[in-house]
Amino acid sequence: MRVLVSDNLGEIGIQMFQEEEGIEVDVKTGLPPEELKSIIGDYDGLVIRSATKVTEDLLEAATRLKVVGRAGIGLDNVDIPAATKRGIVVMNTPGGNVVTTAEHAISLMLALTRNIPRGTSSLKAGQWDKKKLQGREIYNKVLGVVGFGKIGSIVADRARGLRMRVIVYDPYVTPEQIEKAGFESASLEELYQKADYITVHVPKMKETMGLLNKDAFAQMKDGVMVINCARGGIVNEADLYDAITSGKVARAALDVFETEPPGATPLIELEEVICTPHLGASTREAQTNVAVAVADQIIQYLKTGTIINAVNVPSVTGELLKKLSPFLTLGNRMGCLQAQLCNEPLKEVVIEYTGDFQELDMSPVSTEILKGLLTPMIQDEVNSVNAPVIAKERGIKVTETTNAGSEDYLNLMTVRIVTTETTNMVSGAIFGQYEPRVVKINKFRLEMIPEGHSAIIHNLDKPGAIGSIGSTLGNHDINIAQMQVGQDEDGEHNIIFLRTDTPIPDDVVEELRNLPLIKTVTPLEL
Ligand SMILES: NC(=O)c1ccc[n+]([C@@H]2O[C@H](COP(=O)([O-])OP(=O)(O)OC[C@H]3O[C@@H](n4cnc5c(N)ncnc54)[C@H](O)[C@@H]3O)[C@@H](O)[C@H]2O)c1
Ligand SMILES: O=C(O)CC[C@@H](O)C(=O)O
Repeated sequence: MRVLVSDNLGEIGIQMFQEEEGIEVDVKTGLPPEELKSIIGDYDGLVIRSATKVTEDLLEAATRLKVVGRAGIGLDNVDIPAATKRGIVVMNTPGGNVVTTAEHAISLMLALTRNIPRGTSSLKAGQWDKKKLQGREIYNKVLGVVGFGKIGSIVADRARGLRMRVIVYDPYVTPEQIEKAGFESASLEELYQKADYITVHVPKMKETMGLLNKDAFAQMKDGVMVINCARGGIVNEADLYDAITSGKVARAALDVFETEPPGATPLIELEEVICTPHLGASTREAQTNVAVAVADQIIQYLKTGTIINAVNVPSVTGELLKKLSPFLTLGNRMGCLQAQLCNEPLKEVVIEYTGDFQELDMSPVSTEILKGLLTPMIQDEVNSVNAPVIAKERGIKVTETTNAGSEDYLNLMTVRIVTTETTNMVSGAIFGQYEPRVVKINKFRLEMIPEGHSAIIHNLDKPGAIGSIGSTLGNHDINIAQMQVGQDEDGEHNIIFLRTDTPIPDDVVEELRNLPLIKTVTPLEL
């Protein structure tokens, strides 16, 4: 087995590969994409950090590749669907660098407050700018932490030690959990209004890109300081530039950028901005942790097939995987559907298998359901190994029952979720041998293929409703691939499920919502 290390990896990880019988390792860092493409076909394993871009083009040439291991967390440099399509396992090493990154956020906050970078450069330039560089205390100041996951919760804890008042916003963590950890839970608006410092620790995804933008800055306190140690783009750079030059935001500290490396941008040139070249995870300790973890995971996978911390495959034996495969797909889609239908903190998940399931261990399917449910909140982090652990850590109660005999289906899976606001139920079944279908959403029966760009619409059961939806989509050149109508028992309301060839843009969703007979429109990506 041959492993290529294409980015800088802690020496200990390289030694682990070298010492492993049956594994050969090559270290070739900083290769241009074409050169990497010309040699990738010789390797079974690839170890990366953030520099190597594992694109579809590269993967096409990776004919022997079985596993990509990221020494770190973020996988935004890996085309995961393309790897999955080729049966390549993608793994990361969550946890190894979280303390280090939290410490970097705290360091940046202190450096920003006490003008340390400016003090250093002015002194080195022969100046003694004591008055100009006066700072302030962080004692008793309010730190707003956006994202209370692994890093955000450590930042909050360290800031408490510095005697700051910490307020937290995380829509996927219940206020009780935040309060139990000893912090004040806040809405995003409250956090903007109260915080003297705002630090973001959310994953990079559609919902968090540009989270701190013009509108957000307008709601903040005058003189707020902003820290981004998460991912470039979560703080909109153009809007941040305007907010600093207008005096709204006093200063900002950035470790990550919309484009990396960013070059000399007007934002970076502002004296109110301090920055580091994506150094959040760069300590000896973190690099040792992630190097050991990635080497161990890749060796185990290549030598025994054991899968740890994979983000694109469940951890089951080959034989069981074959039997469960259609249910795994259905479970993942049902979880993903539930997460998009109820976008609130989860309290409970009840999974019921009814029918021909008695002989099977359905726990991998339950894990896939949880993975589908948690992925919209946590992204790269959730995998088939850690989804139940994450659910437990978040105080989500999960129960699984198996019952014989279903009236209407040979096999029926039902997922009921309880959030802080509501209860929602989705049932699904496998048609034929492999075809996943969602057959019930709460009281509405349907037969929906849970895949691709879709929408669920609730409407009044009156003439013209369906026509108005069709014309609106048609006017915007959006083709309907599948449409299903389910009626409730009193016959007054319908649920319409739509699958479209292209995503329905936000403005068209809004137009649909404004149609006279339409009650709600929920766009979905399944
Ligand atoms: N600078 C670096 O070198 C470095 C190193 C490691 C991680 N990171 C980045 O740090 C970030 C946090 O990592 P982590 O390990 O703590 O992740 P995590 O998954 O443990 O936590 C993310 C948290 O964000 C919350 N969240 C999701 N959407 C949200 C939203 N719209 N508003 C508020 N909260 C939301 C989730 O509920 C979760 O609790 C990620 O972007 C990661 O890529 C950067
Ligand atoms: O590898 C690095 O230095 C950055 C890692 C960090 O951004 C991560 O996502 O783990």
